[in-house]
Amino acid sequence: MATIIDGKSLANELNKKTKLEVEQLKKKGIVPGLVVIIVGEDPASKIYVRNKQRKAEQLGIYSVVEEAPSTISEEDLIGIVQKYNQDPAIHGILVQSPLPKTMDEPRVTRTILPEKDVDGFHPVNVGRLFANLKGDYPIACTPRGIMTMLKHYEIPMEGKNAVVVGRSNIVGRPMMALLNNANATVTLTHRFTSNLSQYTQNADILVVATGVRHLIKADAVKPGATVIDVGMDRDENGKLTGDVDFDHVKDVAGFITPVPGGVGPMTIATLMQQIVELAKWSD
Ligand SMILES: Nc1nc(=O)c2c([nH]1)NC[C@@H]1CN(c3ccc(C(=O)N[C@@H](CCC(=O)O)C(=O)O)cc3)C=[N+]21
Ligand SMILES: [Mg+2]
Repeated sequence: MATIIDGKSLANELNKKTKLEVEQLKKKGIVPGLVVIIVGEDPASKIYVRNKQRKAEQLGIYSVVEEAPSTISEEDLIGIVQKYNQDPAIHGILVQSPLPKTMDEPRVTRTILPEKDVDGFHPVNVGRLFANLKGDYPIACTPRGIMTMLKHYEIPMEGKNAVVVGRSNIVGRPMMALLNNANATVTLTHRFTSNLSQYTQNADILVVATGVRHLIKADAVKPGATVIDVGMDRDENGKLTGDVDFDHVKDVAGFITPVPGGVGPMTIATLMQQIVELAKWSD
């Protein structure tokens, strides 16, 4: 039976550190500030945004939510981003994804100043990550949170086979870069990969971010592997579940993240960590 990676408790630990960092910054007259911009009325997105705002406030971070109607033009949305680019009280700008399909989301992302890009999605920050640059820049929160979990549980990465399933810009691709920078041998698989299990069965570290419920079954996992489930899927009863068949994979894996209580809380905690870092770096 695998060790369950407790994302929730690790997130609580990280949040405590962040809260202390906020107190230190406040002594220097800096209040870290976050704006979350949400377009439209998607109820799930609204819940996430409210959760982020609540967490920010708990940690003493100044937080603004900017709600725009789904009818807003791309130009007007870019105008909102530019307003916060200029606002010295705001250190991090997050535009909640997904945007309405009519919008050019990469263009909106490019409008955010790289030094206020709390998601790490701006091509300048993506480029820094892929070039393995040292120094201070934001990194996509979900993959960075996963690295924090791997390090906390002392999962070896150097020379290990890491397989990432899913090649999104928000999870799979930055995850590939981070694992590669940590000296793992990384394979990035995706929907066109033929015979996926031949890759996953060789993974010492398996990160799954596809949005396909229970895509990964026990027979696709190497005994003792570390399995990280980024999925947030709904079962037939509307209950949150992952891309990994947890109940069976836990008997094969060495370490495994649950859903909920795994990657999700670490993503939010990493977001908070990164707002404080952006505020510090702006000083
Ligand atoms: N610009 C942008 N940045 C994001 O970081 C971003 C985004 N857009 N759009 C949506 C996704 C989704 N996301 C989640 C983070 C934490 C949980 C989370 O805390 N999940 C809990 C459970 C939540 C529940 O019960 O529904 C858990 O896994 O335990 C969920 C989802 C951030 N996102
Ligand atoms: Mg989770």
